[in-house]
Amino acid sequence: MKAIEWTGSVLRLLDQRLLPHDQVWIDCDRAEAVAKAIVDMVVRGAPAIAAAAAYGVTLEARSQTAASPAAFRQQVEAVMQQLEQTRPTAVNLKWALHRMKAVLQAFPADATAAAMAHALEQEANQIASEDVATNRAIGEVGAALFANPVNILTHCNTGSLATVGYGTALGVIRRLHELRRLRMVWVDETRPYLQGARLTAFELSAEQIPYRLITDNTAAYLMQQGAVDAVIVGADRIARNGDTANKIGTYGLAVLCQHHHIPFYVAAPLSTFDWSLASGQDIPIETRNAAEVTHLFGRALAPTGAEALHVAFDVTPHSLITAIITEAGVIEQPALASMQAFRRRVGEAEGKG
Ligand SMILES: CSC[C@@H](O)[C@@H](O)C(=O)COP(=O)(O)O
Repeated sequence: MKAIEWTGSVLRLLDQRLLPHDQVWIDCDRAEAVAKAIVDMVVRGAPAIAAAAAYGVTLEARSQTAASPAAFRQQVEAVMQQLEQTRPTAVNLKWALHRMKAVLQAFPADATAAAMAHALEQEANQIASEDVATNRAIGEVGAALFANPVNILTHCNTGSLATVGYGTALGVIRRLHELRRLRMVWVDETRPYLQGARLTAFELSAEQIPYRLITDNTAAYLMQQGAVDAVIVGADRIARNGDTANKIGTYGLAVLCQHHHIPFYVAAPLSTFDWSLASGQDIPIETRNAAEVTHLFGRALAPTGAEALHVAFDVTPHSLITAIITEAGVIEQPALASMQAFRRRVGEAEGKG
C-alpha cells in the first residue's frame, strides 16, 4: 500500500480523508498544493508529511529553473518556510526541510538554478526511499522484543499510509505477523479523526493481519481482562529526555499501561527526535478545528453551537515509556542519561542537532 508517489513531475497523494471507501489520488503540481494537502490532512503521519514537504520544495524548484541563482534561492527558501508552518507538532517535517536547505546551501553562489533543482529532487527521493528502509529496520528491532505470540494494542495510524511505506509502530506489528509472533491487534478507533478505524483497520484488512477495532475507551477494560500484552504507538516528536508527543489519547494509554503493568513502547525513526528540546513541555501541540469533534463526515453530532476542544496531540512523560524502538536500536527506560548515551552511540548527525 502506498499513499505518496513522485512521478518525476507531480506529487500524487492518496486522499486519506476519503479512505477507506474511496481511493482518490490528488495530483500536486505546485508547492502550495502540497502545503494545502498537509494542512487539510490529505496526507498525514509524521514521516509522510516530511517526504511530501520535500517534494513540495522540489516542485517549487522545478518551476524556478529559469530564475537567476539568487532569485531561485530566495523563492525556494520562502516556500520551505511556508511548508514548515503547515503542521506544528511533527518534527520530521522540519528535519526534511533542513535536509533540503542543506542541499541548497552546499552550492556555490553562482550555481545554476537547474543544477540546484536537480539536487533537491534527488534529496527528496533519498528522503523517501530512506524512510522505507528505516521503517523496515524499526520493524526488525521492535519484533526482536517479543519471543512469543502477543496481543498488541495500537493507536492512530502509523503504517504505510503515515509513512512512505511499511510503517513505524505498525511496521513492528507487520514484522511480528510475518514472524508468526502476533496473535492479534487491538485497534483504537482514534477519535476524532478516526485514523484507527479508517486507516489502520484498512491497512490490516488489506494484509489479512488479525485485528479488532475498539472504541478508544475500551482499552482499560481489555487491559483489566488481561487481553493486551503490550501497547506500541508511533511518535510525532521526542524531546531530549524521552518525553514523546503523539496522537491525542496516547498519554492515557501509557497511564493505563503503568497501572496494569503492561509494557508501553514508542516506535519512531531518528528523524522524530528533537534534541533541541529539553522536555515534552517545549513541544508545540497542534489544536485543530473544533468542528472535527462536533461533526462527523459533515454531519453534526453535537447540538448546534456546542463548544468543543480539539487538541490533536498529547505528551507522554518518559517515565511511562518502557522503551523507544528506533532503526538504530532500542532505548530502554528513556530518560536524559539513556537518551544521551544513545545519541552518542548513533552520532548527532542522524538526529536533529
Ligand atoms: C508513523 S506516524 C507517527 C505519528 O505521526 C502518528 O502516530 C500520528 O500521531 C499521526 O497524526 P496525524 O494527525 O494523523 O498526522
